[in-house]
Amino acid sequence: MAIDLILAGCGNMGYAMLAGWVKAGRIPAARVAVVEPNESLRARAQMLGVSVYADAVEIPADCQPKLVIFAVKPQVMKAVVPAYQRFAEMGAAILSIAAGTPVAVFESLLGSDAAVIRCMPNTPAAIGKGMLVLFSNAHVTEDQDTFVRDLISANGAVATIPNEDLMDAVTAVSGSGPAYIFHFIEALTAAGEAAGLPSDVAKLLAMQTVYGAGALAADSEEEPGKLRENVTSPNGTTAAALDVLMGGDRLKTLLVEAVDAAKKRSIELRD
Ligand SMILES: NC(=O)C1=CN([C@@H]2O[C@H](COP(=O)(O)OP(=O)(O)OC[C@H]3O[C@@H](n4cnc5c(N)ncnc54)[C@H](OP(=O)(O)O)[C@@H]3O)[C@@H](O)[C@H]2O)C=CC1
Ligand SMILES: O=C(O)[C@@H]1CCC=N1
Repeated sequence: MAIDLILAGCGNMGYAMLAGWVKAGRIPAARVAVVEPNESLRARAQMLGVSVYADAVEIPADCQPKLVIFAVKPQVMKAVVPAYQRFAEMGAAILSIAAGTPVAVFESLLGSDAAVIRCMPNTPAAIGKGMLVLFSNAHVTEDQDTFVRDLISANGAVATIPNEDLMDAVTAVSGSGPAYIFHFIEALTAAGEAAGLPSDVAKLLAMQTVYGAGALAADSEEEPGKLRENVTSPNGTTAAALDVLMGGDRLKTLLVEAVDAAKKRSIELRD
């Protein structure tokens, strides 16, 4: 069967997205080729029913994909991309999920008229709860845009940014963001233990509270600030805790610093 999509790199993020598409039936597995040098990751991808290759040179000569997706680390991107030039010349759209690497890098490696899309996903994409943010160059056609959106909407919510420079901030908020929340769960678990709870109970309470609060915030028409007030009885327990977190804008200041550090690192990864 013909191949519509080549995925170069099937590690944490590439696999999370691929599993989402195949499980949601957005693309038949038989129409996907994965290139991944790591043998065990190749075997994991193969379990989904896709064709797998250890190197781009092994891709059959008659392959005419609609889309080539790069899900390799930004540090190796420039070395990986040239092997896929023939697909860009055939008119395949190019999509990169890498932090940092600008559209201009793909244009310089593949041709200035290449149709290039940047997409910043996050790992909840594996269960259809991801955030995926797109930026495309002017060569991406409506059909290519529709194909990509149909595919990645299986991974979660899709948004578009009008200016590529915003991608560093996007990466710092939603791309890296799940790690902040996982750390929050770890920290709340540790705080529960310090308050006397058995560790399995502390972990369950922390996890379910983050899950429930996130779902309520997403579901509710109320602003997060109003939802916070709804929990906070005057002079009650929540107010006592929020005095610690919000006093001197403590948590907010910390997050501004953390997001700024991630954004700066994303800008460094442009080179
Ligand atoms: N993890 C995340 O939450 C997110 C990641 N991203 C972006 O996704 C990209 C991938 O990140 P992540 O999945 O975490 O990284 P991983 O290291 O888990 O996955 C990348 C995979 O690409 C493989 N690879 C290396 N060279 C080639 C090649 N020439 N052809 C095909 N595959 C190759 C690597 O193999 P080997 O290890 O053997 O080199 C590795 O298995 C990065 O650019 C990152 O910025 C974006 C948003 C979120
Ligand atoms: O940590 C990173 O660089 C990648 C990009 C966003 C999430 N993970």
